[in-house]
Amino acid sequence: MTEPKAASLDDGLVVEGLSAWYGEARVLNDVSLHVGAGEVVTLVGRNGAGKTTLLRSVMGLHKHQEGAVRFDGTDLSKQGPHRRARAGLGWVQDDRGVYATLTVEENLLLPPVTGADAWPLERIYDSFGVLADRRAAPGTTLSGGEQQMLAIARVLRTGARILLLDEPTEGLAPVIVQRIGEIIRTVSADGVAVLLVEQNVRFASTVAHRHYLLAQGRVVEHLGNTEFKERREELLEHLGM
Ligand SMILES: Nc1ncnc2c1ncn2[C@@H]1O[C@H](COP(=O)(O)OP(=O)(O)OP(=O)(O)O)[C@@H](O)[C@H]1O
Repeated sequence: MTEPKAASLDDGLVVEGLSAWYGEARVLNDVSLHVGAGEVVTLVGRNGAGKTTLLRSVMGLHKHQEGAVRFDGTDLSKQGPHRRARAGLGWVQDDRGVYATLTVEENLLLPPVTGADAWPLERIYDSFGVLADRRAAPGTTLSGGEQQMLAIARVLRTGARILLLDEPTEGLAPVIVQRIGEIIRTVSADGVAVLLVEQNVRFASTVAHRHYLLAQGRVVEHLGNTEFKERREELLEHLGM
């Protein structure tokens, strides 16, 4: 995987002291992290560790939160999801959010283009051959892998500068997982950042530059990919995965 060029701390996504609650229950506790332009960074942890809540909080979808979220130097902490999307954050939710009654192309064209680096449809279809073949097919007829491709492609078409991916490989066949890995590497080589929630530790180590381990709503380890790979067995055991 290509190493992104060294970035200043104001480049990309900066999260500082983020906490989040469901009612009285605090599920994120003082989380800080950084994802530079073109970097692929994972959030790894057991079920219930707070990974999805962290992505939702970064996107502004989780209301009950405090702390700071900045992107390319712009403070988004008080902004809602639409403003955050316009600032370059691209949310790919875990249920993929594909509209069943719309065709592939209608799904792709639905969200507004917000960034200068938006992928035109031709580029989407060049990179995602399966979507080109199925452009007129309704969302209901897509396989899980095709839905995941569509969800990622739709966010790239908006011109997002960081993809927030929630378990993109879950339940998918190895050949599709491999394709998603290739897409992540292409996107990253293009300078787009990726923050990836991933339970598949093996896959995570093939695409990511760095990893944050989350346990009970806290960052308990921050590892480069070399150390992550060296400690994979120990981490799998520790994570109960
Ligand atoms: N809607 C909700 N209401 C109350 N508590 C919730 C809600 N959603 C999540 N939680 C709790 O918040 C904590 C963090 O959940 P979250 O889904 O962020 O974890 P996760 O690491 O993404 O796990 P998973 O992989 O199982 O989704 C868990 O203890 C979970 O039970």
